[in-house]
Amino acid sequence: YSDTKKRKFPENFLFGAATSAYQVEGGWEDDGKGESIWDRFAHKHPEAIVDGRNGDVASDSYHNWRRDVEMLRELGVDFYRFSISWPRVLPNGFENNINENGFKYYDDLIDELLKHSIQPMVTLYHFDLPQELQDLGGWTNPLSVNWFEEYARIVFKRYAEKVKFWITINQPNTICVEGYGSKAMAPAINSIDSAYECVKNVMLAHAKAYDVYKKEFKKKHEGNVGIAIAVNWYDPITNSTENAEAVEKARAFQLGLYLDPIFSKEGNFPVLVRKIVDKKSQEQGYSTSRLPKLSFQEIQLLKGSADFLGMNHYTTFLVKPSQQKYPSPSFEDDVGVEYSQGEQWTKAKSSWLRSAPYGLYKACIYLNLNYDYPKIIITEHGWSSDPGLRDSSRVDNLRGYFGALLLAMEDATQVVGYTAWSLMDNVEWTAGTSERFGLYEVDFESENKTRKARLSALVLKNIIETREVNLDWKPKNLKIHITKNDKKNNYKAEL
Ligand SMILES: CCCCCCCCCCCCC/C=C/[C@@H](O)[C@@H](N)CO[C@@H]1O[C@H](CO)[C@@H](O)[C@H](O)[C@H]1O
Repeated sequence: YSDTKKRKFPENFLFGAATSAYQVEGGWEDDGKGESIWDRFAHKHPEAIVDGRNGDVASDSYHNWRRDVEMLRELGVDFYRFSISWPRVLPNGFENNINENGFKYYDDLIDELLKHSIQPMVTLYHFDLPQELQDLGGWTNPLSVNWFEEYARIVFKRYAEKVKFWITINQPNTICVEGYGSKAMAPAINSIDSAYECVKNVMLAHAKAYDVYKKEFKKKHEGNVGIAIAVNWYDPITNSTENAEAVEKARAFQLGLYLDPIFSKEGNFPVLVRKIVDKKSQEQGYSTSRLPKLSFQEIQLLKGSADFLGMNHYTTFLVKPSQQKYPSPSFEDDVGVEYSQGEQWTKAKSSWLRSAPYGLYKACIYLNLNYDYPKIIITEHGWSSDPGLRDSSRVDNLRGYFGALLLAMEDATQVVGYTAWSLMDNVEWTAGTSERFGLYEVDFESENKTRKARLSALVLKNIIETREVNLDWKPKNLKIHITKNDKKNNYKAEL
């Protein structure tokens, strides 16, 4: 990707931008919305949110959705990935209590998108479980699989006619390892046993929803259903045997645990993960493994349960065996590795984020070789910065990763679309608004949460229009306008 060959995105390649409900909507208790686990967590632990700005108002997309669609038109994207807030539409999580007022928000948003030929790509679950379901154990309750299935069916029924791209669940690893295995994300349960229960249930919930769509909606509506998985790249810090073994474990626990059940030939959780957790559980005095087993039927249900892989890719980690003793039992202890990042890689605002475009290329090749060239949509990639419109670090990051992506596509990776995270600045979970991910800056102090295009928005627009990455291109100023784009009329939902 650092050679001088000019590569172009094909005309049918889809570009989009993404957000999620809790991070942008606000209106946390408007019009009958129920409480989510993030509402509860942020209200109970305000000290956990870096700058105190939580999702109560966020970017106020609940009121600013028309402006959001205008921004998407300015960018010239083909699709908008957003999530539906489960507690906004089913306030207590269950199918017997549907909040029509909540649905109205998404009716309007979807209609406005379609009016302007922008395809909605809907995520059913992006971290904001109804609190009432959490009170019943949340994702550790095996019934959560049925709760999600019922919720998914209701949403499919309502929007199957209009929505052709669906993502069931965003980042099971974040939901389970960070939300149940640590205190980093809501519901902050901090128990490794519950984290693995969560992994099993979340994966099955995805597979059930996929199955519902396939059996009840696919024939008539011909949409595509996938799952978004965090596929950052893991490389050995040096090429020693110990580091090679360490990286194999990191990949098995961070990637394989979520990819293998759906995309591998054998199905099931990776053998290496099962072996390690089974053995450690025994040593720790458990009578059964902390990693729940999948039955034959469950393995079959999961296998192949995605029309595409939603790849969320941000960065690369360098891996070596852990030099320290982690608390036991814990996820860190199970994996037994340490992570770092290249000192020379440009640093973003987020502590975990550095720019290493080669990692995207390698991750793609890894997916091709291990999962037989799956259809991929990059469902998230982005960069965090300080506030400010001249975000040259985001521009460099975007161009660098596009270079790597184009090379991966030349080398047969089946990537059909790219989604920028994020359309606009939003609540970055516990980081509040201290880390800005937006192509558009949001003035959180202003009453209307005014949005302004950053330099990166103009650069992305130019790439979408020209289909190529021109490192020398600069806009005359930061004004952005809607350009008529007839190409979008040729849009096809088939992958
Ligand atoms: C100085 C050395 C640093 C080493 C760092 C330690 C490494 C620990 C390894 C695991 C840490 C994982 C951190 C990565 C997380 C991202 O994959 C994750 N945040 C992506 O989530 C999506 O990203 C958006 C931006 O964070 C977020 O807003 C969106 O909602 C998520 O879907």
